[in-house]
This record gives sequence, structure tokens and C-alpha cells, in this order.
Amino acid sequence: MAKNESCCSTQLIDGDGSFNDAGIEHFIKEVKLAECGLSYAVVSIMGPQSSGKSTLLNNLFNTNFREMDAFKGRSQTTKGIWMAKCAGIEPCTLVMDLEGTDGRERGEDDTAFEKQSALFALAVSDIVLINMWCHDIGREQAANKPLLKTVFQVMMRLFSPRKTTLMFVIRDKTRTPLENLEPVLREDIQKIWDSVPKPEAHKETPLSEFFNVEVVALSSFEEKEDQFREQVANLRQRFFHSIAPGGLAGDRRGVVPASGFSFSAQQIWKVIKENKDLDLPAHKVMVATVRCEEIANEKYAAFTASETWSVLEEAVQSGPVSGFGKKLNSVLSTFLSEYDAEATYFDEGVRSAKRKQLEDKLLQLVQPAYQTMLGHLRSETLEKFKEAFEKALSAGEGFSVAAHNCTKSFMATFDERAADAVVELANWDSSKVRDKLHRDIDAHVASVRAAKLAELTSSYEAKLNEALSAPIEALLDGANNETWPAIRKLLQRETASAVSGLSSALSGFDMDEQTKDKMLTGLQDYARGVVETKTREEAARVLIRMKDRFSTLFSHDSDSMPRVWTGKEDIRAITKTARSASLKLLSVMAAIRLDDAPDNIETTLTSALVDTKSNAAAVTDRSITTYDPLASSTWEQVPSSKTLITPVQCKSLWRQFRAETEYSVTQAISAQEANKRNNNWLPPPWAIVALLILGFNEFMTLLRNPLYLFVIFVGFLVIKALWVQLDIAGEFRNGALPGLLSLSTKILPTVMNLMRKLAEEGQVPVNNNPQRNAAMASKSYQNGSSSSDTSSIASSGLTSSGTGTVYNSPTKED
Ligand SMILES: Nc1nc2c(ncn2[C@@H]2O[C@H](COP(=O)(O)OP(=O)(O)OP(=O)(O)O)[C@@H](O)[C@H]2O)c(=O)[nH]1
Repeated sequence: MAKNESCCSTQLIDGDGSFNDAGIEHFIKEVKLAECGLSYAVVSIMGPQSSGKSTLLNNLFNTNFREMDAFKGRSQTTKGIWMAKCAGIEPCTLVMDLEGTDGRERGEDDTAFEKQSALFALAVSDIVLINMWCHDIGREQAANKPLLKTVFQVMMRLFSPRKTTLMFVIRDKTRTPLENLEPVLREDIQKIWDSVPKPEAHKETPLSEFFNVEVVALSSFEEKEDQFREQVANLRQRFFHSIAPGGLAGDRRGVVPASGFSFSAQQIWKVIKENKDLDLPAHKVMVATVRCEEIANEKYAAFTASETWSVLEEAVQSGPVSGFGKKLNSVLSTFLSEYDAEATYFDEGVRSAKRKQLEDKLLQLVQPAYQTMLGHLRSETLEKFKEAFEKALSAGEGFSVAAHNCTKSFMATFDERAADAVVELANWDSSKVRDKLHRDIDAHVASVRAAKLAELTSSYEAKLNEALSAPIEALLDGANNETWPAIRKLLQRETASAVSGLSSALSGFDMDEQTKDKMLTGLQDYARGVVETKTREEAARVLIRMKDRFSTLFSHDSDSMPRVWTGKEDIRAITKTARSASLKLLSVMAAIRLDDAPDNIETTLTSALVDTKSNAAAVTDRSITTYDPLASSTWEQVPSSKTLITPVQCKSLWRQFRAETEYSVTQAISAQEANKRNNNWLPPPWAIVALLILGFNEFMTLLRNPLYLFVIFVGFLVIKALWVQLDIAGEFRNGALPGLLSLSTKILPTVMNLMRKLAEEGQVPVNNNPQRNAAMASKSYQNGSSSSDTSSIASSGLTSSGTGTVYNSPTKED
């Protein structure tokens, strides 16, 4: 028979006992075993070498195992273990062709592989076909007896094995009916079972507990092929739906899910080769563990590579993704469902544990994205809150109401959006992020509140500053007895107005009374502070103000007109009045009197600085026992915090003030005296009138005779020349007598000089020498001008003295 290898048969384990990992993987994929779940069966065949096993399988399952060529003699064709898929049998049935026993090739003593392959077949298969010659039944030296012994022995090494169907296929059946043969065979089997040494636990265990024994007989394939084929066809029917209850492979307890078959077979073979005991239940768990882990890893890898997740993960980096939770839940459940589907037939405990691990891994993978999502929601909600809060405040909503409403509304928005991002599987707690958002909102509200309160306070402070500064300056400028009462009144009025304004503005802030009172008190203190600062500023300039006041009162009359020192004014009285007023200013500015407490500053200052009697006494009595009320750095009844100018400073200021105003007084006195002198120079008015009346006739005569007029004119010129030459005005400046004496000595030489000059002039003809004329004219002009200048200086001096006006401008004084 032709030896061929179809795509559906592969060598599972070679003759040397090596497991063909790649081959079986390929085979499993080709026959699509992984999709079968638990719906598959495995059939093995054991038997002596060249007993027609391959021939039977190929006929029974339409496989193409290698068969021996009948014409070449009986030699081993099947080495190791081969596997193929039964064609046309449902459910998927795999069949394994085992290397024949009693092989001449391995020798009599080499039964190791035989035992190993028998154990492997028992561990992996649902149904084990034991191929035997009919003539061996009842024979002591039957070829399959050692094989059966091996089977039963190795069976003991499987812990809690499933019930395997042992189907004895009697080949080349004789005319003896099966009914007669089967009891003999079963007796043989029982004998072998009994003879096999068993562990204590299974000493009394019947064969039927481990095996379901079936017996079939087939005619010779070589001699009665038609019958053989017919019987094989009938036998084939028994393999249909073999996994159904009562079927040939009805015991499904130990079955490994199809997707784990390859790994399971590999591991079983490994254990067998290591000559270890094979704990099938533990093996099943191990296979489940490995396979479930593999499936979980596959699903995890598939999830990470999935487009849905990649898109979602990328999108969430740049901002919140709407329907985040829904999308993530959907993709997670897709991959978990796939895991469930693939791992469904594995041990439940293992499967669940691995699923949990997969879930954890997946959740661990997606958690950063979820946290990012929550982070976006938190920051976006916070930003929107800020905007809405600002808008609400701009719209005039009360601070506390706006804060409460906005907080409530935006926390609800966050909750809603966080719910949208929830990953059902994880049930992660978003409360920490929520708390953080709440804290951020509260912090923002607190900072806005602090800023608004500061803004309010500073606006009212600015108002107070504006309302108090200028009026206080004006009040202090006109310092009098009413200054401090007026300042107190102003302070009270403006403070009350500011406090009421701030109080009503604060009503929207929902603050406790204590804080509110503190703020209002702070504003009141600020107002007092403004007054105090302003008065301190003004006090620092008290000397200038005193001089101003002195200057104003001293240089201006009661109508505020500049005073002209005509000589009639009582400079002493004016000076006293002006100094008293300046002292008043000093006393007003000496202390802050916001509390209406009585003090004796003014009295002390007046008595110490202005009171002439006491002053004079002090001046005359220079004894060391004299008490100076200003020799102190504090005022009686005035605390030092309220003192602006100490008594000692007052004294020093007053001294400076007096020194700096002294000049004005001296000037005024000089001006007054000069004025008096100027007024004495002219004749009395009555004399001028008498002159005019009595001299009228002479004046008229002169007008009628031009010669007189000419003589008078010449006389005037002569007198004028003498006046200039002799400087008569200058001579009389020191009194009449010294002037006359000086003139009497100077007059004769001067007249002589004048005459000589006139004589010199007369010697030169007029118009003869134009140059000389011009020079003379020029000299004459210069003389005239000089005299004119002198007269103008004199006149100016007169005018200056005559007016007697002294403008004591403050700047000049200062
Ligand atoms: N007498 C007899 N010979 C058979 C029967 N079936 C097959 N043979 C012959 O037995 C020989 C061995 O057949 P195989 O099917 O190769 O036997 P095998 O058990 O698979 O052999 P190994 O794989 O080498 O162990 C072949 O020459 C077959 O023609 C049968 O039913 N009766």
C-alpha cells in the first residue's frame, strides 16, 4: 500500500521521543481544533507491530497513515506517534496511531517507549483501540498480554483518571461467534487487571471504574476485504457523536479545551518523559492556567493595539472626550468577552482568576487616561466657574449668593461629567478629584473675596482721603478756636458716611458680625489716621504758615489791601496782632485734638511767648529760679502720641519766627519814618495856597513882559547850574546848618569857575568852529542829562521815600 503523508496527518512524537511542537501547532491550526472548545474526541490505537493498525484507522476514519507494503514483508512502518483528523466525523475527532509493541527494531528489553506511549495515549485519549489477533484470545502467550499489562500499570500512575473506553478490536475473526469469544477475552483482561500491582487505595477497585471495555471483531482485511469494509463502516457509526452522554467518549470530566490540547499533550509528554507521576486534575489546572494566561495576554495585547483605545487615549491627552466612559466600557467589554469566549472551557477557578488579572491589567492601563480625563474635567470646570462667577458679580449679584449658586451649579456639572467618564468595570472613586475641585473653587472664591474686600476698603479709604485731606488743610490754614471742633465734625460726618457705605456694601458678603465690625473699625481708624497724618504734615510746615499769617496780617489792612506805612499806623499794635494770630496757629497745630479733651496749650504759649508783662518780667529777671513753662517735651493733659509740636519745639519755632519777622517790622518802621521826613520837606498846604494868591500879580507881570521872562529863565539856568555843581540837595541831607556852612565855603569858588567857563565860551565866535560847537553841545547835553539823572535819582529817592510802601512778600521774608 502506498505510503503518503497528507496535510491532515502529522508526527506528534518521533521515534526518539521528541515532541513535535511546531508540527502539532500547525496541525491544530489546520484542522481548526481551537474553535472546537470541548466538542472534540481523541482516539488512539495500540497493538502489536504490523497488526494492521494503520490499515484499520485509514479505513475507519478515512485517514492516510502510512501502512506497510504487504509485499515487502512485516517490518515496522509506524515510528513514534502520529496524529490525524478523522474525516467526516462529527464532532471533530483526532486519531493517534502509536508505534507497534513487541517491535523487533527496539529489542526485547526496550519497553520504555512502549510504556511511555501507552501512558500518553491513556492520558490524552477518550477512546483507546487495542488491536489484537483473534487467535491470541485465550492464549497464554498472546502478543497483546504484555501490552495490556502495561496499560493497566500505567493507568495506576494517573491520579483520578477519567473513564477511558478500551475498545478491543479483534482482527481476522474466525468462525467462532463474538458472543463466545468476548467472555474469554474479558476473562483474560480481568486476569491481567487482577495481576497488576495496585496502590493501596485501588487494591479493590474494579476494572470498570477505570475502563469502559468494548469488544468488536473484524474479518480479515486481506482475505475478506468486503466483509472487513462493511464491518468497519458499521464500527465507524459508533464514532459519530461519541461525546454525547452514553457515547464512546461519554466521560468528559478530564477533557482539556481544544485550544489547550497542543499545550496539554506537550506537557503530558514532558512529564512522562521525566518519569514523573501524572496528576491529571493538577495538569488540567496547569493547562488552564497557562492557556488562560495566554489568552489574557493575547487580549491585552489586542486591546493595546486596538484603534478604538489608541484614538481614545490620544484624544484624552488634548482635552475631555465626551462619552469617555461609554467608549472605554464598550472597548473593554469587547476584549473581556473575547477572553471569556476563548477561556470558557478551562477550569473555572483559573479562568476567573486570570480574567480578574486581565481586568486589573487593562484597568491599570486605562487608569492614567481616566485620571487625565478627570483632570481635564476639573480644570475646565474650574475655569468655567471662574468665568461664571465673574459674570455673576459683574451683573451685581451679591457675593455670597453668587459664590453659593456658582459653586453648586459647577459642582453638579462636574458630577454629571464625571459620571459620563465612569469606567463601570473599575468603579474608580472620583471623590478625590471632586474634593480638589471644591477646594480650588473655595480658594478662588476666597481670593476673589479678599480682593473685592480689599478693593472696597481701599475705595472707601480713597474717598475718605479725598473728603478729609483738602478740607483739613484749609481748616488748619485758617487755624482758630473753631478749627478742631470743625475737624472733629468733618471727621465724624465723613467717617459715618464711609462706614455706612462700606457696611451696606459688606452686606452681600455674608460675613460674621465680628469681622464686619473689625473692618468698619479699621475704616474709622483709617479716617483718624488721615486726619493725624494730614495734621502732622501741616505741623511740619507751621513756621511757614506762621510767617505767612504774620505777613498777611502785618502787610495788609482790614480790607486786605496792601498797607502803606504813612506814619499814622501803630506798628506795635499791628505787630502784636499779627504775632498773636501766628501764635494761635502754632497753638492749634501743637496737638491733635480729635477727642475734644481740654488742654492749656494756647494759654501756656500765650503766657510764655506773647504776654508782654510776663515776658518782660522774664527778660528782666534772669534768675535761675524763673519757671519756663515751655521747657518740656510734653504738654500737660496731652499724650505724646497726640503731640505734634512739643513745648520746646514751640519755643524754638517762636524764636525763629520772631527773628525772621523782625526784618519786616524794621522795614515798616524805616518806611514810616522816611515817609514822615518826606512829608516835612514840602510847605504846609495853607502856605502853598497863600503863595498862589499873593503872587498872582507878579506872575501876570512876568507873562506880559518877555524880557523879564528871559531874565528869569537865565536866572533859573544859573541857579540850576549852581544847584548841580554844589549838590545842594546832598549838602542838606545831613541837616540845614551843616549844609549852609558847607555851601558858604563852596559857593565863591564855584561861581568863579562858572564865570570863567562862560568867559571861555564867549571868546570863540559862534558857528566858527562847527566841531567845537558840536563838542560843546555834546558836553552841554551830557551835563544836562547828568543833572537830569541826578534829579531823577533824587526824585526817585524822594518817590521811594515818599511812597513809603513796603511790600513784605512772604518769599522775600522766607
Ligand atoms: N491478516 C491480516 N493482515 C492484515 C489485515 N489488515 C492489514 N493486514 C496486513 O498487515 C500488514 C501490516 O499492516 P499495517 O496496517 O501497516 O500494520 P501496522 O500495525 O500499522 O504496522 P506497524 O505500523 O508497523 O506497527 C499489511 O501488509 C497489511 O496488508 C488483516 O485484517 N488481516
